[in-house]
Amino acid sequence: MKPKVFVSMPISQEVKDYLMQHCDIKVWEEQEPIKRDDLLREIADVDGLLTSGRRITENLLHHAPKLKVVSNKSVGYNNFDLEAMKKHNVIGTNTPGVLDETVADLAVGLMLAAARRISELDQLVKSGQWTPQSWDGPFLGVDVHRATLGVIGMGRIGEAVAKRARLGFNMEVLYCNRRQKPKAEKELGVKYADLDTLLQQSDFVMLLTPLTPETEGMIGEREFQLMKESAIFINVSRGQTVDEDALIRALKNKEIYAAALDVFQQEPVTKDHPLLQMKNVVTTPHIGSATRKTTEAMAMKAAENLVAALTGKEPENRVI
Ligand SMILES: NC(=O)c1ccc[n+]([C@@H]2O[C@H](COP(=O)([O-])OP(=O)(O)OC[C@H]3O[C@@H](n4cnc5c(N)ncnc54)[C@H](O)[C@@H]3O)[C@@H](O)[C@H]2O)c1
Ligand SMILES: O=C(O)[C@H](O)CO
Repeated sequence: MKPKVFVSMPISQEVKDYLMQHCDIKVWEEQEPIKRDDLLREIADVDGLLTSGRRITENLLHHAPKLKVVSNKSVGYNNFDLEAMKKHNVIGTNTPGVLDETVADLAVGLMLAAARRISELDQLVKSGQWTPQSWDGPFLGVDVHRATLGVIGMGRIGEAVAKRARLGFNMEVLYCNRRQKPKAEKELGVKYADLDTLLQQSDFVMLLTPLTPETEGMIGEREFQLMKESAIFINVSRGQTVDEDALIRALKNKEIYAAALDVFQQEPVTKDHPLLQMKNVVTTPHIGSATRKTTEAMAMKAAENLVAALTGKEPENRVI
């Protein structure tokens, strides 16, 4: 008998066809995310779950006594309660690598948008407020080329961003990471710096670490105070890596110049959130990897990991 699998979000026919060769599948076809109660009901007798970042908690695992594998369609796996999964003997996998270039494109896009005030000025033009001689004063931004970019978390995506910054924009790139990376230094010309030096010297500070107990709230009041008053802060990691109240204060008190955020502490962020009221904050709705081609590659990778684990093979991207 084929293993039973629940897929908690819509997937393409190609990924379904691949999964159906090996598993008996049921797919949540609605665009609206599946509600927790429905998810718990659907996984009651499955062997595998393919999900896009749903929280895997002790409570959820209690509702799925046969569950052997959770395959995440994302590289970040902070949605996994690793202790609980270990206790319940559940394998967890993620989808690294296939999304690096796509996420790096967005990260650079956010940096450009904040520096050149693209969303603010787009709104201005659309609301008929374009005054003559826009290039003489009110619409001025800051240069990205030849500026200094500080990357916190020089992993796969960090390196893809650094490549763009070095080759495309002739930027100086400082990085801070859990370990120094001599190969990246040689090949990309990036320079290692401790966190405080990076914060003090960078024109753009970009956060690209995973969310872990160590990185939770790693950028807070002290870190914003170390940044230049002209600094632009970009977060493409997870909302919880930043103390949002401290970010709001830093922007209000003009301790930094602007911010560009793809991620928030609470997602979706609510309309009345203070960060959304600020002209110098550019936002996107957690769409770093969201292109058609990349989302498809992530889904296929997640499906392959799931099938491998359910058929007794070692999945390529096992994280627990
Ligand atoms: N916004 C999005 O849509 C989106 C898309 C993809 C990934 N992400 C986030 O980006 C993260 C990074 O992805 P990746 O594939 O580059 O991962 P990766 O593991 O290749 O890189 C992460 C890097 O962060 C470093 N790091 C960890 N803790 C650190 C700390 N305390 N200080 C400094 N550096 C630290 C690690 O050494 C590693 O080099 C993901 O975990 C995810 O949270 C977001
Ligand atoms: O970690 C990832 O892959 C992205 O944030 C999508 O969830």
